[in-house]
Amino acid sequence: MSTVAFPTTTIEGYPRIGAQRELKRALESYWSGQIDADTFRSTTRALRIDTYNHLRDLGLSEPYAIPADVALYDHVLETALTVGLVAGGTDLDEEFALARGTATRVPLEMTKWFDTNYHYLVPEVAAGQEITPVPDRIVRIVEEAREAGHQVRPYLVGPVTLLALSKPVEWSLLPALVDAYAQVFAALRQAGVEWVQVAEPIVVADVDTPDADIARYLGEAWSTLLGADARPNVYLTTPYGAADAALPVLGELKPEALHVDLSPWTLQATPDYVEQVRTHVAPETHLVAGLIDGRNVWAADLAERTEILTTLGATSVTTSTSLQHVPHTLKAERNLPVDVATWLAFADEKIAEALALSAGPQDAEVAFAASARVARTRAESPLRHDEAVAKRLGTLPAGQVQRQPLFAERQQAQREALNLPSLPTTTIGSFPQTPEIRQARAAHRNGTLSDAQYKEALQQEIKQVIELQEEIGIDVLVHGEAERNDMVQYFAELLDGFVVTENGWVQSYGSRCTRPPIVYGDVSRPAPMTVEWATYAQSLSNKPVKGMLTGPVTILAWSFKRDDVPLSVSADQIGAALADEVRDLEEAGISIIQIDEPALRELLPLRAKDRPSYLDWAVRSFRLVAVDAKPTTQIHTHLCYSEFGQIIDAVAGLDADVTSIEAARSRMELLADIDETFHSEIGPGVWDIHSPRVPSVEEIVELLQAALRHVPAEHLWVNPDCGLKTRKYEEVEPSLRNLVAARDAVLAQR
Ligand code: MET
Ligand SMILES: [Zn+2]
Repeated sequence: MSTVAFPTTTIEGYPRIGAQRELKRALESYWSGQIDADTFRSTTRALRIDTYNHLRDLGLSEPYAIPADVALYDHVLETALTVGLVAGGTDLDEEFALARGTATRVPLEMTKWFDTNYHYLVPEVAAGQEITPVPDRIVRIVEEAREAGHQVRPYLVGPVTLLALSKPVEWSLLPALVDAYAQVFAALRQAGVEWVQVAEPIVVADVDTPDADIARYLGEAWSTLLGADARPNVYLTTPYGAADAALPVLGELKPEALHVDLSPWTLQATPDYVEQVRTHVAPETHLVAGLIDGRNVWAADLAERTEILTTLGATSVTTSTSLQHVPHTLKAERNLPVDVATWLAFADEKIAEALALSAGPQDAEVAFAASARVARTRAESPLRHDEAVAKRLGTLPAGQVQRQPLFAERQQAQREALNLPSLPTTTIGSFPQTPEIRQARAAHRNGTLSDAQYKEALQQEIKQVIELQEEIGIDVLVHGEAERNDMVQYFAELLDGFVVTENGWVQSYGSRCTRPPIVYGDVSRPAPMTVEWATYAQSLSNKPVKGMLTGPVTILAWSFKRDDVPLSVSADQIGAALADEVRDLEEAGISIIQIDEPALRELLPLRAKDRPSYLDWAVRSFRLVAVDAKPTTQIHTHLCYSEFGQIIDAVAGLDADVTSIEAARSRMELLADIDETFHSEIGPGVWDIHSPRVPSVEEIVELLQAALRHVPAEHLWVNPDCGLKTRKYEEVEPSLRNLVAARDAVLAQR
């Protein structure tokens, strides 16, 4: 092992997508054949080197201060390929085939990374499988950095976390996997690497494997790995929460350096965590204090953070998590309201905060003074409070709310009012966002397209989408959501209490990015948000057109949240605002309203003890939206992006009339969790829209037959997994035709 000290200031990871979304563009150009593999490789190499240079210029200049968390698509897939848990070698196309599928292959499943809005690819494993590491994947990253003058710290997801996140969870693979990590470590050492960063965030979450077993696997894996001579120093990290039960184990293992997440968020959930860390981390282990919040955008209170640093006696400062969850820099924002802007810190500003914290109040006097000023002005600002909102919320009943009449009676009323065929077909809301729509939006934004012209362009689009659905024979239509840049941002722009950024892109998965809005104060709805588009679409058809809303939990989950009130307060406020929209849609003659909650699972606390109270307020905020809806108004909800088995009772508790839910990638697995308590009608997705593959009629028929083994035909809907906005019409048209044909085939067999 080496003697190079751990840097005094570092970060856990930096946004990989590029300040100008260079990675997104490179990936999409490569996938569409506009650039070849060599150009793709040189472009992405240049992005990595530019990022290292940028980070050094920001002040991360010590050796190993810069983490090389540089996966092209996903860091879990990257580690799985490197250690050989997933076979793929160094082949670019194989990597992308695993991530996205091909005409003949289904991609790996994708799901949420801890309680963030980032999605990782789930390694598919099998007992007794081969595990052949490919150390070259990581060694070449280190070497290319070195050639450019940087000693970067390579990054891997740890073996226990990797297996716990794989499918199925196959602990018998652990010894072979640990051996593979040992080989990768040896290769890094051979390449002259002094520090490697290995993340074991599984210790902050309660998973199916009991805590005691996780602790045992950690002990086994890491005593072997740390026992080897030929390895770099190990920096073991525990982002996304408090390690709780695993902390004593990690402490005893004595890695050379240990990271703990000390974000305000984590310390709120586990107030004695600082004390736990003091007790369990051995003096031989270099403690690295994750004091700068890696996943929210509020500027740190440096004085308050310094107290924790001093209490711990730690000498290295880092972020609580990778900065991949926040935008690059505030410098790219010109339109944020000035007050709110001063309260914020994005990735680059957080690096400055970490450096100031390391330097201390004497050496970083100016930064500490500025931080104190921000803390005071924000605390005193009237912008955060809205008396009218407080009053309205005060009139709502406490506890759970219940729509009347109950489902059975509503179902009857809706059957009579809507008169839909058996196994009704529908889509989830969005249709392809074509280059024309994007151009129109851009032109409208920069003023070259007038409001009237923009409206005209959108109406044109809606008309085409309605005509296409009529022609294909879909039963419940959608307007296509052409007016929405994003299902959360669109609402955030129209609600008070939010600000939106111009350039605050954050990677969601692969090349997909979102621009999360920021909730900074009390939320209310100054005017209707969706009524105009829904009524226009409905005027074009005799079939029902669904009104489309994003639910309160999802709006909150995909935004940066307030840290000055409980999440439940913002959720109630958004729920009340959306209830006004439901009333306006009903008044405009819309009979079906969908309230999307794809993120219900995402905010689920990582610790089981915190879950019931979360689910209570989350379900309440959804119910607030629909509580006064007419019995004949059919309320749909939609969930996707993860497995809902664990929270299926809460999904049932939403009390929607129809629930559409992602199911195609996992081949209808979730239906096993559905029992009589799940009373709503249900549309398990039969087309995986994350992949460009067109599903065949036979394949959809098979999925529908599988669904019918769990769901009575009178309750089953036929729909894709999610909206179609990322797909192309070439894929959408044949897929929807196949979907309708499959439904017809299933009906004909009955
Ligand atoms: N209505 C939305 C859409 O169709 C739902 C998306 S869920 C991520 O795009
Ligand atoms: Zn969805």
